[in-house]
Amino acid sequence: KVSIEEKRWTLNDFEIRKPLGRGKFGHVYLAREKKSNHIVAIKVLFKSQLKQSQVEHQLRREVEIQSHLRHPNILRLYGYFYDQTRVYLILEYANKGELYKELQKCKYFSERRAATYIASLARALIYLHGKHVIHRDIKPENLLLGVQGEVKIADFGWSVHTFNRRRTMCGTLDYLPPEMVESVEHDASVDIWSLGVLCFEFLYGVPPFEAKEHSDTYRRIVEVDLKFPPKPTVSSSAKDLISQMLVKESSQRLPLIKLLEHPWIIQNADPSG
Ligand SMILES: COc1ccc(C(=O)Nc2ccccc2)cc1NC(=O)CCSCc1cnc2[nH]ccc2c1
Repeated sequence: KVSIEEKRWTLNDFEIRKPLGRGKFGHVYLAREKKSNHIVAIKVLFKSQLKQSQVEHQLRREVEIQSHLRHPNILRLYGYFYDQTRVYLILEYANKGELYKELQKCKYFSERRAATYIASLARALIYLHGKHVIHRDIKPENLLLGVQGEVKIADFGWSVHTFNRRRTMCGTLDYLPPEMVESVEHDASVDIWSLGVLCFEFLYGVPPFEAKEHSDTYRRIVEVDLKFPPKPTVSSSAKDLISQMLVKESSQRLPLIKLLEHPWIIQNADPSG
């Protein structure tokens, strides 16, 4: 029995069901693999666009890396195929949808829900760092929810952003750590910073350094102008964790393995993720 990873796929192995994310992910469709009835997401990339953005090699490299990644909190890339004009990525389908929509609906998450997501993402990042993969864009827009409501890092490849430059330009700065805003070299600790920003946004419903103008956000980030709004539902233990992650000196940020032992995570995160 050939698994979904090895087979040489063609489009007529799949029944296209409906568009997903309304063009948010480019052209992504819900599809069913006809023989196994396996539900997947198929992302369609135009070769012309890949050529014009010079990302063909980046895509090949990324597909190579991602086809070996196996983690419950990382969206699977099962494989790819292509025809004359397009490349098709066969991706895992996360059937509880987009986390940012959930956050918009609830305004903010309970400490238990936030801690469960943060712990799962920390484990996924530890796994990725172990494979020398960093800077996963872990803002809410790039997180999906699996069948048990588990969070999945779903948007790989900064190249997806360079794909439509406009989005990179007006994309939010909110998640960038000081060293990236000041564009000095960065290492895996950028992900600790972004996870701290995410934890704040899960609990307060807004990112910590939000401001009207990009220049103000920029300044608030580099000065680490971290202020916790008065909110009784957020414990001092949560604020302690966030304060240990949003540290300007990247080497001083709380290591992800230490995050998993922090009292707020121990007391609030659901161990099953
Ligand atoms: C592992 O994931 C990815 C791997 C690679 C790429 C990619 O495009 N790489 C690239 C492109 C061009 C040049 C170089 C590299 C994108 C993704 N991921 C997404 O695009 C978001 C989920 S799309 C699927 C999906 C699933 N489950 C859902 N549930 C609701 C909506 C939804 C949407």
